[in-house]
Order: sequence, then structure tokens, then C-alpha cells
Amino acid sequence: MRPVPFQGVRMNAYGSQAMSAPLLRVLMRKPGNSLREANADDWHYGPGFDAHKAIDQHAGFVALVEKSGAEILWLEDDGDGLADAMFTHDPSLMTDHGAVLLRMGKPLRSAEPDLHEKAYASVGIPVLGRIEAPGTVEGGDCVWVDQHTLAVGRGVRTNQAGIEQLADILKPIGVTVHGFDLPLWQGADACLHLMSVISPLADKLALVHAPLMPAAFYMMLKERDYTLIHAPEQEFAASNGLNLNVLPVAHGHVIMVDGFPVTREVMEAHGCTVETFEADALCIACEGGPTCLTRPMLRR
Ligand SMILES: NC(=O)NCCC[C@H](N)C(=O)O
Repeated sequence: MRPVPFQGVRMNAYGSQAMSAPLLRVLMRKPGNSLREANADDWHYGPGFDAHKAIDQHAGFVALVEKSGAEILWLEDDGDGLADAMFTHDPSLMTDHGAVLLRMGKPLRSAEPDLHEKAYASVGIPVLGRIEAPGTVEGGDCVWVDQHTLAVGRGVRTNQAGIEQLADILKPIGVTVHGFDLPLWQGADACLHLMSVISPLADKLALVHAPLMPAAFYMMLKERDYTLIHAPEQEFAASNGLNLNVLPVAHGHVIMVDGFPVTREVMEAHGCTVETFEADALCIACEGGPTCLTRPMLRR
């Protein structure tokens, strides 16, 4: 099925080189038959995986995104077998000058950038460049430190060739790319992105899991006067890291997975408004949170 075009706003509005500016448009995919038919072992989904429950929980998340006022461009799951394609954060990156089509480090996800290419074409959003083999870059490894600085995690999903290509694509638009080594942590089959250890919440405010952060990235943020809130260790362990995967829909207004009250409290203590949705089957089992379920297309 073709992506459903936006209603009521300029079809081709785009631009995002920030992490917490108001989310105005976003690319998402409702899980459907591909998730229902997914084999948990093949996709590295955990014991809590339950496709039907995950689909219901996704609807709860969508209600919060819609309530924020963001417009959603939908990719359809018509049974193409791409269970992870609901994690739309990863196959492309948006800039103020167009989209970059990425190349997935997880082989089962390799067809996903083409879905994004079609979606962007359908609404007239230009493509600035594309990561080619042997390069790999996933969107979850990319963090805008400021409008001209992109941090990229080098690990299982994103490699040096990909980082170099991305730097070449972004240099002409005045963006400097910095690569930072990620640890292997739970192994090559598990999902650890740079965004698994940090969620920006507001201007120069971020929630982090410091023990797994690249030290040079941590120091860069400190030197740039970021306030780093440490996500409670116990809840990080209990959620397989998903307690800190928090989506800002505006500066200091965030959506997180339900069930992690201490993480919620530390964000509220820093002035954040927090909304939650149930996501044990969707996020904790499938290794991706609210940031991963969204590809911001316009933040202003
Ligand atoms: N940005 C993200 O952290 N995305 C999560 C992707 C989870 C998905 N199951 C994967 O392994 O790629």
C-alpha cells in the first residue's frame, strides 16, 4: 500500500537537526502482519514478545504522538515480512536539506531504507545522499549534539566506512560528524545504538546511562555544558535499557515506557513533563523504545 500523504499542511515540509525541538511531522509504521508472523528467535525478540499485545501497545503510543500535535506519515505493514520496520528511526536520517537514506547493519533490516525512499518521494522530500556498501549507518546511532554537530556511534550497526560516507554527505551543509566507539555489551545479535545510552530531553539536557557511554562523547557533552541526568541503574537493568529511551515531542515534554517511576521522577525533578504508555511486549521485548518507533521529519 502507498504511504498516506499528509492532510492539511505543506506536503513537503521537512527539516530536523535537533533532538528535542517541537516534533511537527514524523514517519511511522504500524506493526501488522509482519510482526504477527515474526519468529522471535530470528529477530532477537525477548521472552516477553507477544505480537498481538505489541500491536495494541503501539496504538497507545500513537495516541500520545497524535495528542502532541505531530502529523504522522504512515508506512504500511502489508505483510512484507519486515518486522523491525516499525522502528522507523533507523533506516533514514533527516536534515534541514533533505533525507539521508542509510544502510542497515542488521541484515534482516536491509530492505527498509527503500521503504523510506518511497515515502519521502511520495511527499516530495528530497534525498541528500545514501550510504552505500560496505558502509552501514543506523539512525539509532546518530545524535544531533547541536545543529552543526552530529555524533555517531561506531559499533555493531554502524561502521567506519558508513561514518566516513555520512561525513562526506553532511559536510557541504555545514555539519561535522564525530564517530565514537560503542561497547559490544550483550553481543553482536543484540541492539545497542548510541541512542541506547542517551536520550536528549530538552536543550542541553539529556538522560544517560553513563557506564556504557563512549567516554569521549560524555566529555564532549560536558564541555558543551550539557546537564546529564543519570538513569537509575536498577530500572535500566530491569527494562533492558528501555527506561532511558525517551521521546521528546517538545523541549522537556517527553513520552516514555510505563513502569519506571524512578526514571520518571528524575526527569520531572529536572522540569520535564512525562507521559507514559504500556510497552512490555512492544519495546522491551523487541529492543526498541519510543524514539526508535519514530523518524522525526520536521522538528522546529
Ligand atoms: N533506534 C533503535 O534503538 N532502534 C531499535 C531497533 C530494534 C530492532 N529490533 C533492531 O534490532 O534493530
